Amino acid sequence: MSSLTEGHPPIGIDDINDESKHKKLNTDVVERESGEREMGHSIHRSGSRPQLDLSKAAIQGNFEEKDPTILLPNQSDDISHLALDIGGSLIKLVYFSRHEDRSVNDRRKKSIKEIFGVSNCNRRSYPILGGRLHFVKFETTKINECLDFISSKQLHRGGLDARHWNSDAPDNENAVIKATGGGAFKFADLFKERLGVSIDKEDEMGCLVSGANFLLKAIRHEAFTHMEGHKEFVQIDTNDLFPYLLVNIGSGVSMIKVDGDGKFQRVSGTNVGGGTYWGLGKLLTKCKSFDELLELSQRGDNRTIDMLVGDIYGGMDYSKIGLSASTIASSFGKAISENKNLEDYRPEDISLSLLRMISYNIGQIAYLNALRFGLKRIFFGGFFIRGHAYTMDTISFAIQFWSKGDAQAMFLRHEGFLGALGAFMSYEKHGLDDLMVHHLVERFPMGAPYTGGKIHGPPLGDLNEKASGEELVGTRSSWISDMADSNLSRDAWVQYSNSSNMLGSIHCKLHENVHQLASFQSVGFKQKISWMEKFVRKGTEITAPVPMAPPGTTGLGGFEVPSSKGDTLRSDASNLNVGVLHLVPTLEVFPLLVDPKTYEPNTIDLADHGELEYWFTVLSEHLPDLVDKAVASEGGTEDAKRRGDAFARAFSAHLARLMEEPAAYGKLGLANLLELREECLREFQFVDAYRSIKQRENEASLAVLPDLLMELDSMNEEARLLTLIEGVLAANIFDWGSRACVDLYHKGTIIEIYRMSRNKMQRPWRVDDFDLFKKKVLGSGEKKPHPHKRALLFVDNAGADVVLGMLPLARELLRRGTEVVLVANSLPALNDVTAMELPDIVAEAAKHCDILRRAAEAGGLLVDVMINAADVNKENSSSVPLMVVENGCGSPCIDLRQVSSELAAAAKDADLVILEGMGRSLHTNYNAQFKCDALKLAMVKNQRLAEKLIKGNIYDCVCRYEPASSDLQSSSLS
Ligand SMILES: CC(C)(COP(=O)(O)O)[C@@H](O)C(=O)NCCC(=O)O
Ligand SMILES: [Mn+2]
Repeated sequence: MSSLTEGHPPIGIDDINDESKHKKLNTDVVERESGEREMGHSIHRSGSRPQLDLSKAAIQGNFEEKDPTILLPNQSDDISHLALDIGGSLIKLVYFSRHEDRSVNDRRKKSIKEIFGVSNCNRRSYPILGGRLHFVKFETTKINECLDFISSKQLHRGGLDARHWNSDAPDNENAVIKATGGGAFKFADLFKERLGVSIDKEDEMGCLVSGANFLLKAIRHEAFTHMEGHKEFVQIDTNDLFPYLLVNIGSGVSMIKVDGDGKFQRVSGTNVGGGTYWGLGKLLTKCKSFDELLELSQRGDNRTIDMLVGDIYGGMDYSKIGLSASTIASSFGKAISENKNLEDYRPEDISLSLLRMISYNIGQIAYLNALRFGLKRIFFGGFFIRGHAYTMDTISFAIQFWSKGDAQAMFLRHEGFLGALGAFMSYEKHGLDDLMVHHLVERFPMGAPYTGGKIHGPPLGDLNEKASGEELVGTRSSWISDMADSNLSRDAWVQYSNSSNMLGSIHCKLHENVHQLASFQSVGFKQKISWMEKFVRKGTEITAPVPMAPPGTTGLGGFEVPSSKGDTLRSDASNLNVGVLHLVPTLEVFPLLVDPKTYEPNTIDLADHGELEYWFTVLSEHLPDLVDKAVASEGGTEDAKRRGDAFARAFSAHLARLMEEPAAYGKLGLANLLELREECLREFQFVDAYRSIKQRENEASLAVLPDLLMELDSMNEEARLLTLIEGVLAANIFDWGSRACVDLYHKGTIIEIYRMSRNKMQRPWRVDDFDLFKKKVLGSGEKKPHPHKRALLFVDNAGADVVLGMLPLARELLRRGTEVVLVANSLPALNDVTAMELPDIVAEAAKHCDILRRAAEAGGLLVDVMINAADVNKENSSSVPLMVVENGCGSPCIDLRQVSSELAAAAKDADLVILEGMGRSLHTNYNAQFKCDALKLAMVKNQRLAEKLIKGNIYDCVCRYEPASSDLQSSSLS
């Protein structure tokens, strides 16, 4: 039993055993978290994103300049993009940056829009603007650095990033920034003086509430429980959110009953709060900081000072009223009877006793208020909590104790930013009220120093610092503080240093870089360096031995924590857990999911530590090869090598961080890890690591395609369908993400491997629903079924996989009268084919095949030979079209809760979904249920997954067919 019981809350409430007074408090479905996803890169998501009004755009100044200023005279949106919460200790900033739109004039997209009637992607057709919400903190004592930061990014100028887009925009004399917190009053003059802006003060409590409402409605895994060091995300049904109790523990405590947006009432509070803990703690322990006091408590034993029930009852429980011997009867009560002075007590014990006294008291009052108003949920936030695992555990324990397990305390990942977010929400035109969960994707960039840490530091030169690749270096002191503030812990780096076998060589290279870069450091302010260099240098510097618990900080480990309190307690979690929120208003939920609410994309649960360790090892081992490919894809230049090293460090550090705390970035599944890797590559400007491999394999496969089509055409339809499915499964072997497959590629040419793989296709496959699928497509006996109206084929890898596998299958469906939509990635991921690449591949294939040619023309894919997609559609009205849509993803897996609007539009008339490949049909979506017929096809290229998922072996195949639920009903009736 947890030793937390040693710290049972005090007795003293009469109705402690009165069950009737304990309403059941529910938390909704509790799950372990999954990460979020996004399309961080503007390039390919651009088309499905609102656009700036570029009409009459003109370059200003020197055309030769690298990033010249562009004037957008017709850009009229007035998006306010900075709000502040200025507290006594920390300043919290929330700011919005707009995506730079780099949409290419993609003709495929035009025809898709015409065919599916997808609204023209004009930004004004969406209620909100695509962009990013950034969360940044500064210490209030360093307010000048905060002002520098705002000024360098021109965040106070409102509207667009004026400096970047419209440097001619006059400084707005009447500019106003929304702010809350005491500092909004205290520093108003300073803001006016330094930035020329007025502060519009917003009510603190109102801000807290609207911040919390926004987060709980818009972010999937925002709320979590925290018990004995274990974090679990709670899925809140947004339709059933209100009413709830928000307990804000600052210096004092406010308890707010929230009934809706803008509807709230402070129902209670207590003057015994965070200030009491810190104030009394300071007097009693001589601690210098709040964090130090908390740290002490983690090593404390409150039994030396608290009077327990057992102390009164001779070590016995007081079982008659249900109190165990370990329950605290009286906080600090032992001090009365013992003949000791303050110095005779350990500061650690005093701190723990105090923490428990105050947390339990708050927990008790909160719970009683929840009972009083019949509230189902209690969320805790405020400075006192700020992500400290140990504090959360203590509060959770109190709530559990008082509610007898009926209620659970819940916490919010962004709780430190409630006020700032609320202030942001108070601008009139933000449009965030319309935001839905599927519009938001959270990313955890590595190179950007301002991503939610306890940040202060040098000003960056540009909102798009990474895109433009340059930033200003601040003073040496701020540089050093910045170093400690990336969204990675130092320990994560140290773990990486100790664990990675690549590290030796990387270190050497990095040390060379550091010497080269040393001059930057001495040059100091205003020297321009790239953020990447800074990152590389940062990574290197912190591989030097660092103390496990640097003095004066909360530290990340190295404490002797009583085992009963859980040994994975982190006291600084929230500082590292807040990423950048990408607002992508064009994302939609895939309309063919039976139940989006219960849909869980990940098949593998990384909450299982064994799984976590296995997949982390697989990904770490794959890293050297991936770095080689990535560097080669950028021409093997010195710059590419340096970026490759930095990428390896960054990704390994993410892994180390997640190994330490799997839920650090939200709920974690394998899909999230695989996507994180792709995102990390993009962050280090590797656009397409497998580009040349994909090209080579496409060419080789296209060369043999005519022979394959001839072979297929010589078969009867039954044999042909089987051969086609075999072909898809066999060609799925071309997967550069699988260690085993990559080893195979050294042993033969593409075509040799493909032939070998096809020859091995023996039924029954490990999962084999082929006969069912065949019956649906070909019918049985005389009865010929209606063809499917439209099939969505989620394609996987480039090369043989798509050319010799999925395209011939598409051709068969087209020939049977089914419209085919090839659904491909928006962004490159491993060797997956992208939606941008597919039209060329189809055009090449169409040269050898009339069916494909006519269908591709009808689908607007052979754009070179047509003038207007609508005309072509009329001409080819006899042909069913073959189309290509992007899925909105840049990962080997797919989360169907967030797909592109063109895919969602294409899905509306679809009655067949075919998911291909391990990533899309096994790692994710293996258990997904669709409203229409669904076929999941993959070769399992990993021994462990084969054993776990299908009780088989590596290279076994899956052909899983699930008819639409209505079909299931009719067949069971017949
Ligand atoms: C990354 C992948 C999901 C890609 O598979 P695909 O979707 O292309 O079939 C798969 O190769 C994978 O799970 N690889 C990691 C495991 C391994 O190397 O065995
Ligand atoms: Mn793939």
